[in-house]
Amino acid sequence: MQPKSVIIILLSLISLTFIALLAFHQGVYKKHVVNLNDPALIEIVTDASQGGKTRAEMRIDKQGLHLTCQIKAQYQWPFCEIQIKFSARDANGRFLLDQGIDLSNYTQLYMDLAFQGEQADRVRLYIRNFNPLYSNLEKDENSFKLNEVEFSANEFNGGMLLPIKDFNVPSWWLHPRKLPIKQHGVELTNVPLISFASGSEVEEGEITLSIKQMYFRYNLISQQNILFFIIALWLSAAFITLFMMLKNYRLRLYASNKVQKKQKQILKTLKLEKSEMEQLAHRDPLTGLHNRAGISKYLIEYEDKAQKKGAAFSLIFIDIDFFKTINDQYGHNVGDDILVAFSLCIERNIREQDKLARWGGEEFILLSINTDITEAQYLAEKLRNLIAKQSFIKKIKVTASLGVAQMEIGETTDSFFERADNALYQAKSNGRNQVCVAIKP
Ligand SMILES: Nc1nc2c(ncn2[C@@H]2O[C@H](COP(=O)(O)OP(=O)(O)OP(=O)(O)O)[C@@H](O)[C@H]2O)c(=O)[nH]1
Repeated sequence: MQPKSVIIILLSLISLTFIALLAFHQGVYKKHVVNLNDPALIEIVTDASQGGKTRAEMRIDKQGLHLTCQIKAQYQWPFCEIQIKFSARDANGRFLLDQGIDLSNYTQLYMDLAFQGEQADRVRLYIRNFNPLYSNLEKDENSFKLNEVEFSANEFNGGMLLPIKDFNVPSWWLHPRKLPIKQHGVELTNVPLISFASGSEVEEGEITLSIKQMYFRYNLISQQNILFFIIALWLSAAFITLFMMLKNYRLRLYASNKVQKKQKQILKTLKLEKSEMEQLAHRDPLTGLHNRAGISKYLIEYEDKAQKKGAAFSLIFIDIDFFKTINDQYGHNVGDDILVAFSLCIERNIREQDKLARWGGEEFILLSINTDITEAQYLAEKLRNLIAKQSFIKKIKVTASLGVAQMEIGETTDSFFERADNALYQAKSNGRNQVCVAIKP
């Protein structure tokens, strides 16, 4: 992995963790804001509907919704109430009170309230819920479940959260309905309206309730999930980093193996080339025999054996007779072919330790270890005979002259070669197609 990518990944991880920690501390909320600005959604209800004399009016301004009530003790339980509708409306704009909104996920209610009046600031808040199990709007237009809470309004001055679990369903609502126990709890699955009402012990006089702001909210991501996210994030990062490192390592290993393999191949090719070069340098290209450089190692080896161990070491100079005539008569190519056939003829008739080399032109030398002068003379004669009997290409017959010498103890190579060469010269001078033995030094 590149250092630049590592820095980018680390910065992203740190940023994500920072955001997650902020969310952990502040929370990530979904809100449902209650619309307090639309008079069409708001309705006032007082005990006048029950024969009382309480009057109320509302006002909407930038500060919010204000309900002012003139409470009159005419009715046994005087009250005034402001309803805020949530439900859908039909084509004529009438509220469909059986089609409210689902607030069951919301856990808190934020309210910013103010209360004015010469009496206790008690207020009741009802969240009404429609459920066909207990609601029948045709029989009773108030057959909603009442989720109720009563509190001091000024406690919420400046804004405060109220947990939804603080609501309860009053027993006077539950009692006549005889609902099964599991339906006794607070229910916000289908809320068509909420309402603020004067407190249960309201007295005669003027009271004003101002609702400045109001919303329901719940935490979209729990703190537990955020912690899980942070741990999972760093664990995944560690896992991915380990995986990438391993992959990188394997790639590098693969690359180095490949380089090593290639190097081995190059080395092998070089070795092959070297041996080919050596071959070229030590072999005569026409006959494939050792050349002067190629035979030198055997010469050193055999000299050593002769001088230090007393082994018999003989040398035979072989020269084709009148080779110029063949070239002149048949052409250089035929001459070449005869040189090849001539060298093959000798090679096939000597022992492994006898080393044949092309000394130059139509001249050859044969190094023969463990061979004294008598044996060498015999060998030379045998070869001369074979050559003379053999027909080469185009039935051409050639003869050869041979000079033989055995290395003496303490003799130099130059002297040894000179003696053999002189013997060859002697053979040529004597009429060719013969073997001459060198004179002892
Ligand atoms: N075809 C061919 N001819 C070669 C090669 N090397 C040397 N020759 C020829 O061999 C001939 C040697 O001639 P000379 O040195 O006069 O010897 P010669 O004709 O064999 O006579 P003597 O050795 O005296 O019997 C020359 O014509 C060279 O050109 C070769 O590789 N191929």
